Amino acid sequence: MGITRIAILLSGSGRTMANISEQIEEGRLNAEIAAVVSSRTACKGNERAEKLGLTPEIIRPKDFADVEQFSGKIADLLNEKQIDLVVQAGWLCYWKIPERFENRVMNIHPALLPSFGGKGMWGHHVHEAVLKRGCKVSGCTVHFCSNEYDAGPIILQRTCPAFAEDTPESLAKRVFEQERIAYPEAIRLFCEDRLTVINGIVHIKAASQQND
Ligand SMILES: Nc1nc2c(c(=O)[nH]1)N[C@@H](CN(C=O)c1ccc(C(=O)N[C@@H](CCC(=O)O)C(=O)O)cc1)CN2
Ligand SMILES: NCC(=O)N[C@@H]1O[C@H](COP(=O)([O-])[O-])[C@@H](O)[C@H]1O
Repeated sequence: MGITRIAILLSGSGRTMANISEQIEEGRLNAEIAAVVSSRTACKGNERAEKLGLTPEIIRPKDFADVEQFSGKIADLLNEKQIDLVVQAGWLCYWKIPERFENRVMNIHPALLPSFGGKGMWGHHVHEAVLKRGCKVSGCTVHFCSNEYDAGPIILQRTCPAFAEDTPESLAKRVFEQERIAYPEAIRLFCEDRLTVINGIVHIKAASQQND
């Protein structure tokens, strides 16, 4: 496989994008960030993108009549930029994923799906819910996106402890350490063509089986 052309979708502070960009710069991912889409006119993620020499395309749901038109605008950009993989990096908007991008859109969720996912479950809301339930373990999930929030095929998960004494902030910090490892690993598997989805289950080829 050649260099994978990635589109980053973001709505927040852009740490996830920065982590992926670092991995590319260090030669650990055979990929390039070919487009950045932001759902906010002003956010730290936009500033981070500019610093990396990338110009974010602002695409906001409220500028479109409905979710179809909003999603269509994103799809047009992905086609125009010849994107191979879409990486949702703290992207907080629902969009309809075009058929061509089935199993080509990844998301990272800051909990162990299928628990603590769905509408309203993002950022600190997730960690608050995990602590309220008294979970002793949390972590992150990288999954392919379907057209149902947080319900697509799971690629990989990493765990960390959760403590009764945690605040949402202290837990978020521990989970994010795992996100920093998990997301590049999932993207690497995609770039190496080692992910296959059969009946909604992701199968990971061993490195030695790559050309089977
Ligand atoms: N087609 C898909 N779109 C999106 C998916 C997906 O799986 N399929 N995942 C979400 C990401 N997500 C968590 O991983 C998530 C993000 C945001 C929300 C949410 O409730 N958002 C609020 C708006 C928040 C804001 O703009 O400040 C809302 O919709 O009311 C839930 C889950 C991204 N898209
Ligand atoms: N449901 C999606 C969600 O909650 N995503 C979470 O938002 C943070 C993004 O940080 P960033 O904006 O600094 O990259 C990450 O913790 C990510 O898991």
